[in-house]
Amino acid sequence: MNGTEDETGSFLQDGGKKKQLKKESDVLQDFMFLLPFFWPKTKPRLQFLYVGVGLCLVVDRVLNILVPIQLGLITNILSKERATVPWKEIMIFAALRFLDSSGGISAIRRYLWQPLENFTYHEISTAAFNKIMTLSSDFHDEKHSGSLWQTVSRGRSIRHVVDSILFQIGPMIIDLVLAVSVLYYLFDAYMALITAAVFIFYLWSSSKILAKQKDKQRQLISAVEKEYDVLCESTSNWQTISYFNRVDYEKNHYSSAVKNHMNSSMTFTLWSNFESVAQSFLLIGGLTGACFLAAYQVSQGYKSVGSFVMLLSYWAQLSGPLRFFAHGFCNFALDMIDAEELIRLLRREPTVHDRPGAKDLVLNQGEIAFDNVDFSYDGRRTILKDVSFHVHPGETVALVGETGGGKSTILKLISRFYDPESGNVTIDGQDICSVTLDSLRANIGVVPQDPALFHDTILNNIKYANPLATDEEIYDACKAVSLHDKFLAFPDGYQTLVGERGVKLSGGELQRVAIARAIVRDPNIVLLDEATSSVDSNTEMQIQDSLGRLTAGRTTIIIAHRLSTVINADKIIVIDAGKIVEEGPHEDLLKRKGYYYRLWLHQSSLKPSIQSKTRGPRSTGPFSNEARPSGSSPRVGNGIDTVHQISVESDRGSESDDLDTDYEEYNRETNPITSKVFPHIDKESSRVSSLKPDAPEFIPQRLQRTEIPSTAVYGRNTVIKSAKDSVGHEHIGKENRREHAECDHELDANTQFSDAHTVPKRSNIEGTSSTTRLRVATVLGLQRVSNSSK
Ligand SMILES: Nc1ncnc2c1ncn2[C@@H]1O[C@H](COP(=O)(O)OP(=O)(O)OP(=O)(O)O)[C@@H](O)[C@H]1O
Repeated sequence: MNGTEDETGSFLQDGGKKKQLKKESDVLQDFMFLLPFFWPKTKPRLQFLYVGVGLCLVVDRVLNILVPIQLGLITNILSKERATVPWKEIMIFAALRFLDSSGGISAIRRYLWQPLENFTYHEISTAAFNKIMTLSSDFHDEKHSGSLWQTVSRGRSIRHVVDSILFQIGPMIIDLVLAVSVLYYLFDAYMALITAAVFIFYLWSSSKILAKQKDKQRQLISAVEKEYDVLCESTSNWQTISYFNRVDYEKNHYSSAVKNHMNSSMTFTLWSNFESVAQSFLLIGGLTGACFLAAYQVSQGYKSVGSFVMLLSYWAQLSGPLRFFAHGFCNFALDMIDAEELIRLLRREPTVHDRPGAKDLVLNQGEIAFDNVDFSYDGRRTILKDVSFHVHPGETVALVGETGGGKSTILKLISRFYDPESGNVTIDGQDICSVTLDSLRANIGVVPQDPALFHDTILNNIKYANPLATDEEIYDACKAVSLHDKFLAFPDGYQTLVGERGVKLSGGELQRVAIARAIVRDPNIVLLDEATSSVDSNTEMQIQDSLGRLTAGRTTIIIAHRLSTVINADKIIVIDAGKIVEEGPHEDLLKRKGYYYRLWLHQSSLKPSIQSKTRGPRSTGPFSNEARPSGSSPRVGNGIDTVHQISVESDRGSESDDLDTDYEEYNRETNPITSKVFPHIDKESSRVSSLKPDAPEFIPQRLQRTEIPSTAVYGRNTVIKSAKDSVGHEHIGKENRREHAECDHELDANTQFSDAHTVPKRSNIEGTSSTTRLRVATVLGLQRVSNSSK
């Protein structure tokens, strides 16, 4: 190196060398990291097998020398002037050849090796799986399933690493040293030199080609992963693809991924072939040189013909393994590349784990507290800011607020899917970060926003929550969520396979299965994340009792967008952009006229009662004594009663006047354009169910035509004595419009409390009735449905 001329070049070269060295040391480190997967530390029987394999390898090496020597012997005997048939030598040659063949010592070695390979496969597969299972949410949020499966399956090829070292690289090094020595002994130093030179040059060229191949292998791996990702993404999102009519796009997408894979594969194969050509060329060149030398010595009478034959045989014997040797190196390097991702995965540590000295959670009463909790998923965007609140034992607390505000994140922190960046989450005074994850999660039952099931039977899916649950308990849980009869009506009943992630069940059924799971689990703390958002109003009413039973006496946190479903919560916490902006009971929050009040107004604005200028008699919730399913608990939903919204709205009395006025103002502020330009559209379009404010109202025509029972009790202080339905209309919109004009007279303003339990717990509003036509229509519809379902 011309250091003075080319300082930069020197520096770069040195840098390059360092990089190269670092890479090699990385490979070594990786290999050392993987060693425990190969060595059966606690299994002496398997260790003994390693010894057996080692012995086979030694015998193999010896045979590699003996076979050509024996052939040389036979040739020498035959080349004598009065040659006899060398029976004995031939028999020995045949025996040696047999032992040296794939059916001889190799077969014994393979037999001994198989359990060792299985051991490694088992160790690596389970280590990878266990690691994936123990890694935290941050990993699972980021992971690409297709690539991950590929990583694990490719990484398993690491078991061939030892195979390469033990059966290709190691033996061949011994073979080469022996070959040079034997040839030196049988011929001379020149022959030994030629052989050594060929071998060294062969290995050097292989390593050069291999370096190129590594890059190609990485490209190939990434192309295969890409193909897999597209395959997994497209097949698992088939429905979305179909909805958006993007099947052709996906076909092309996949096709180009496959083409890319094939191109990378071609390039890789090209380099492999180039390696083979170069190596064959070298070997044949070396053999030719050795042959000339040997032939010369034989012709000069220095060596016997047998020596020449032995040389040919020896070269033939060596060239095969020599190729394998190069391949062994190549395979080793490529296997290590394959294993790079797996090693990264295995080295990754979960961000949420049991801390040293973590104790089991001791659950006394189930008090949950957040103290100044800050949280960010990625360290860049703060999701929760200084969140502090207390949930007293047995209380039901509702988290409400704008979507994306951080409500579900709070539940994730309680289940310790993530740890807070600062602040503490405690349960019964114990910081959940210092208790064991198992004991924490064993006490928590979650009904997630988007429940997913295993591709298994309904029964097994519910049993998954509690493997000790009896079939009877599962049936009871399903009865509680109004699914039992439905499941029995399925051709395969509870043995019905639910499809991948439960795709064969409807959204509402899925949610109810999730609730059934929670019931079967019987947890001490219940977290409900929009647990009934996909359930229709009627079913929701039916399962409120079950939710009530699930949450009764247990600390419960419930997330809801429909405020009407949580007005009876002990406390409502309003979250906006990661901060708690208000908290307190429903009425208190309404009185404050703050964020919650506006939210309530907004949702109420979606209800026709507020738009109605003509007020009818007051109505309360549709659960009457008659309408309530038998055996239902009077206070439903542990104070969370979907149907109370009707009661509250209707019971608001004079307050609703304020709300109406406020709504008008609010609507003008929030929707200035629609409220000015399309006042009628604005009001019409916001006509939706009072039970599901976020869903358009739908009152089946047949229900509108049906006679309403003369005395139907809908709530504590409302009795609808006679409610003849209006004439059926062609369209729901039309029906809704007409209801304004038709329903008022059908309601009797003389109301009475028939069921104290359906009154909102904190409703302090008494007195005059105020019921709107559409709400009544809804109530009538619900009543009809529940009557008909009885
Ligand atoms: N795994 C994640 N990684 C990064 N950001 C996330 C992750 N999960 C949620 N977020 C972000 O955190 C914010 C709060 O999400 P979160 O699910 O807690 O909101 P939410 O109030 O429950 O919303 P919604 O009512 O729509 O369910 C959102 O802006 C969301 O984009």
